Amino acid sequence: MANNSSNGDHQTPKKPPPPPSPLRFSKFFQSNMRILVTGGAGFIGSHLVDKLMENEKNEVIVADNYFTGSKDNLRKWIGHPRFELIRHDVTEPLLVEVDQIYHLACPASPIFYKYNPVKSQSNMPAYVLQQTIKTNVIGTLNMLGLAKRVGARILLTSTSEVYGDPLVHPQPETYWGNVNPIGVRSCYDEGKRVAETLMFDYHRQHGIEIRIARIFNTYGPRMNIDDGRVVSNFIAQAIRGEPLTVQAPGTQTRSFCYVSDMVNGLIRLMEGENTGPINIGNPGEFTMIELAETVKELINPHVEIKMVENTPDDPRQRKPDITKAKELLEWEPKIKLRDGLPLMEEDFRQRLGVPK
Ligand SMILES: NC(=O)c1ccc[n+]([C@@H]2O[C@H](COP(=O)([O-])OP(=O)(O)OC[C@H]3O[C@@H](n4cnc5c(N)ncnc54)[C@H](O)[C@@H]3O)[C@@H](O)[C@H]2O)c1
Ligand SMILES: O=c1ccn([C@@H]2O[C@H](COP(=O)(O)OP(=O)(O)O[C@H]3OC[C@@H](O)[C@H](O)[C@H]3O)[C@@H](O)[C@H]2O)c(=O)[nH]1
Repeated sequence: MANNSSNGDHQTPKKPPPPPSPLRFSKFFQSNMRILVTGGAGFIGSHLVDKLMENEKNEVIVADNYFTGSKDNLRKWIGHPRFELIRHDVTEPLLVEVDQIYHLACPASPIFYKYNPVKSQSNMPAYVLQQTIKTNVIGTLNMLGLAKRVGARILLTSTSEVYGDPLVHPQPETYWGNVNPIGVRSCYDEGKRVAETLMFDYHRQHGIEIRIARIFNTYGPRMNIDDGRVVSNFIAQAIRGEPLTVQAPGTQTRSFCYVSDMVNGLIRLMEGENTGPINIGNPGEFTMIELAETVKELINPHVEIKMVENTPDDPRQRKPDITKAKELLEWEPKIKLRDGLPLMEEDFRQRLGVPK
């Protein structure tokens, strides 16, 4: 319930949650759980849809503007009677009747989220006029408005980037972060921080049932091949026989979670009684040089590792403290990096047309 929050007294809501939609009690009501997944055509979203669709009691609606996602990721569900796909930008209001909302819509790769931080003045087609801050702020407001209107529970996929360039290591949820508010990454990390604020304000003021996941770097099949994120870059480079581009100094660390573990964690959080924020990630921590060496060893021992220039404000270290996820969700990741990379390699080889 909304008042069973995990983060202290200040989160106690003023009001009970709004009543569920009257449609649920209409003669047409079916016992199914109707679930909206925003950003469901993307990498994590499409794996989440696969898992939700396994349960025959679930009806899934995906709303996506296809900025970084693709219908191809959902092709096996298109035409299924329990599945609907809507081309929709979450910066516009959405009127649907649902019981749960997984709100993922937001470009996640730094090259995409820095592409159009506010609003492009160019005459590019609408789908590339990406608006990272608007997606995070107005998009989250719209989805909270929807949750309020229909009495749905809403889960936000926040990010480890809310910790910025962290001075506490590993990062527990109680750490408030070290974020540059005026840097090139701010549209994303400050955007997500505001989205978290909105979630808690709606929870306190309107009694909305909220869940916040702070996701740490996640990898797996279906990542965009030219996504720019480190794991997809290294795997594509190794398969193409190109040098692996380690951005200097290469000693910066990340902790990588395989996507099926992530999806299980998100569903646990949605179904459980804790608002979060809860870190969901794999605590196995690697420097970028170690990651490049592992990819080289597993995928192509002949490729070179090349040091290239980094981008501003790159966090120097990141590793989740997942004590809360273990205790409150009884969740922890199962797939080690060395086991997950080959699963991703298979998918990338198929899409690149380069057999082993
Ligand atoms: N993958 C990670 O490592 C990671 C880490 C932390 C947080 N997250 C969060 O998880 C979520 C999913 O990330 P992902 O890796 O699957 O990214 P992704 O880019 O593959 O997916 C994002 C999806 O959202 C859609 N989208 C973007 N803006 C939209 C808008 N305004 N309206 C409707 N749809 C829109 C895109 O088209 C895409 O399908 C994001 O919210 C991201 O911030 C991801
Ligand atoms: O080719 C590359 C790409 C990236 N890198 C390095 O790899 C590290 C990770 O970079 P990524 O772009 O994959 O991802 P980041 O950790 O910077 O950001 C990610 O964090 C969590 C999520 O919210 C997002 O998915 C994304 O913003 C950085 O230190 C970067 O400098 C390389 O060494 N080589």
